[in-house]
Amino acid sequence: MSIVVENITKIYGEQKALHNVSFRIAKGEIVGFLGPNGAGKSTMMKILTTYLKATSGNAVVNEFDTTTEARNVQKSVGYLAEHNPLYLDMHVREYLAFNANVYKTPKSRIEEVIVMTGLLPEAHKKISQLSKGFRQRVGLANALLHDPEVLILDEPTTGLDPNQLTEIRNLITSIGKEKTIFLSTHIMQEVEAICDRVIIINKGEIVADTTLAKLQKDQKQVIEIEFDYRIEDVLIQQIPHVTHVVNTHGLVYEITFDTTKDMRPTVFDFAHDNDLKALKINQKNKNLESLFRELTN
Ligand SMILES: Nc1ncnc2c1ncn2[C@@H]1O[C@H](COP(=O)(O)OP(=O)(O)OP(=O)(O)O)[C@@H](O)[C@H]1O
Repeated sequence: MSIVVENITKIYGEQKALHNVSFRIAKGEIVGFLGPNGAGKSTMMKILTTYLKATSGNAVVNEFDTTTEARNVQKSVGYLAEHNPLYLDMHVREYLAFNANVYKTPKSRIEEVIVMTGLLPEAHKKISQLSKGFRQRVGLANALLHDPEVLILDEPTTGLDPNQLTEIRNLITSIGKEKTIFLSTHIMQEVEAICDRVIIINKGEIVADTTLAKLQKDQKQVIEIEFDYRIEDVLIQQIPHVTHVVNTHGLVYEITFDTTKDMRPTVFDFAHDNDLKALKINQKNKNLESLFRELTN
């Protein structure tokens, strides 16, 4: 097991941030830690990285206890903190060299992580000159410097534009082929795009722990489609297997089907037969969304 958390409780003064939290993450898994603001995600991650001590309970990372073997835990974990604090006045290589020195990492590793995270074209610049997406890459490169077994990423894509978001998600997915990744987010699509499994936390307690494959298998299918002009819901309801139609905004409709067979071709045929054009089509995992709403509302 890469991470074992048993009955962790964390109390800040009067504020209970975590209550009897337990979960296990196997080597090589990419697990999303999903929860609304203030649910306790960062607190849990800080305990796993030894930045914080739990009030009670045990947390073990890469077989090392976070309280009694903190140094070994730190060697096993690469951490990208929320808001990715960086020294903006440093150049990229200078910053990585500074941290490599702290970790006693060989200098050759700096170029390796630069290439691995796609930083090469920007590596000669000052960090302050980089876009947010490239700053995240610097944060990830830094987390990878000492070649840790486990990566803990606290909201790694917050504040990125859609292109940067896709790039960083792809990067995390490719890193995840070799490492265990535990990443927090409050964005469901993030979990769907990157993770094998999701752990949902609300008000300091774990409320769900399930694989994406299981959610997908159980699910009713939802297709979001934008047409080029408005159409009556009743017409859409004539498509086979439709159980529910909502005009969410403008010309965008969310159509729910009671089948897992991919209904996108049928929806395209429907558009064609009704002289409509499909401007955008998107298959959504309704189950994660409804599970999240149900459990965290
Ligand atoms: N140092 C602290 N002192 C007191 N309370 C704290 C401290 N840090 C966090 N909290 C409280 O603990 C709870 C959990 O906070 P935490 O930052 O772990 O949540 P989060 O899920 O990471 O939220 P977000 O998504 O907003 O980052 C919140 O109620 C927060 O206000």
